[in-house]
Amino acid sequence: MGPGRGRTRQTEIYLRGLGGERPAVPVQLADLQEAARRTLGAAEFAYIAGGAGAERTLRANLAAFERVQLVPRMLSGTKERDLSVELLGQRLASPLLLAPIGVLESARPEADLAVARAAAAEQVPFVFSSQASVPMETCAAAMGAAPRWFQLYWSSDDEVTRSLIRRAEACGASALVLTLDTTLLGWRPRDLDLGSLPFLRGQGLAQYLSDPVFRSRLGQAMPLPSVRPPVTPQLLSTAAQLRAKGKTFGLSLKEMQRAAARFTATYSRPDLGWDDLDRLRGWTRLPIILKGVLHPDDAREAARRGVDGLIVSNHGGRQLDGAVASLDALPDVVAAVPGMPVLLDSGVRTGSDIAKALALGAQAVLLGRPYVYGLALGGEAGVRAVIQNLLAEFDLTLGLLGVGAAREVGPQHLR
Ligand SMILES: Cc1cc2nc3c(=O)[nH]c(=O)nc-3n(C[C@H](O)[C@H](O)[C@H](O)COP(=O)(O)O)c2cc1C
Ligand SMILES: O=C(O)C(=O)c1ccccc1
Repeated sequence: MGPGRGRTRQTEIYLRGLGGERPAVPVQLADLQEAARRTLGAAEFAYIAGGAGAERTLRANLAAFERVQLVPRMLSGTKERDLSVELLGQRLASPLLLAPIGVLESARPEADLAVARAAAAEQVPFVFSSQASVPMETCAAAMGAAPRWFQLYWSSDDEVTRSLIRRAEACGASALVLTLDTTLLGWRPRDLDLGSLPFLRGQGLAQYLSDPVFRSRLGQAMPLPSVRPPVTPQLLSTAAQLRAKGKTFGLSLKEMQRAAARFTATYSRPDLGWDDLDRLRGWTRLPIILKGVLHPDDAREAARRGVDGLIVSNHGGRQLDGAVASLDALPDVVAAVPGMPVLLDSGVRTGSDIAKALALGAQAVLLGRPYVYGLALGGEAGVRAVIQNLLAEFDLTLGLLGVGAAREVGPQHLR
């Protein structure tokens, strides 16, 4: 892809600035996060920004990127950069995807729908979360032919799991991401101290509330908020207003807590094992990607089981506190599964971070919290601005490294 074609260049952003135009969202990461903090309620910000335990892994993810050092090459004679990469037989416009993020209504009522539109406009694949606030069908319909994947939490009810997979296929998802690190929800002190877990208040349930199998098998026992599909942004903002008044879809606190306990017992299966993967293989022809792999032996087992790809991730430091930083875990995982696509998330914040992950063997990266801050600040336009800034910086990084294409970044660019 040549300069300026379908993507924002760093020069364009500078030129806007020289014309006196301020960026739609802060370019500096700390300012982006701080602006989002001021916009959001305390509980919402805590949930999005927070990590597990003492947040050691949350910090380690960032520290790992601080330590890796790039070594640029001079006089490479390259002029144009090709950001595209090949992944699972598909061509991605750049080695960037939007990570699955649950409960996006905690950032803004349009939630997943605004992110879907931004992702489509910027040609960045969006991984729909199982814990989304807008049903996948609504997001898919807003994306045209733009690429989307589906992230699965394996429900304790296999029929619910299979129904979600069928819907993802029907929605045009081109891969299934099975998240392995959240079969139990992490210990989240910020949420605990605020007495607030957004999803326990009935948020982030749109995939389930819109699922016929979930409703018929588990709906009665739950008791479910009385939301009928399609869950529209309007409906969500009504729900937000209700919650602000201390009512949750007309349910009392006790009823809501019972529903929440039931939900946590349902959304995932803590006893998921390797043999379950063989069954999953039989349920879908979509490529299966495991998210949350950090140990090379798990990577090797995944390869033996016919898995198509891995995402090296610690869930953005939200699950096992003390877990190894994703970037530190990456090289051993890559070495363990030659030829298998390995992606990375957790701590990607800048264009040069993308280059570091590629240099250490990742095929692509997923962006987490920064796009949620963009969503909080500016809805669809805010998400687009975050993506544009990141990709413009990545493009510039390639130029300064002296490479003409994203796929050429390798260990030769590391100290
Ligand atoms: C608020 C929030 C909600 C998340 N929800 C999900 C989810 O529903 N499914 C999932 O697989 N990962 C989820 N994640 C993890 C992200 O997919 C990703 O691994 C993580 O955000 C990457 O770290 P980063 O935020 O430091 O970039 C969530 C992360 C955040 C911050
Ligand atoms: O908060 C999270 O990180 C997450 O993945 C999740 C898990 C279950 C319900 C909602 C979000």
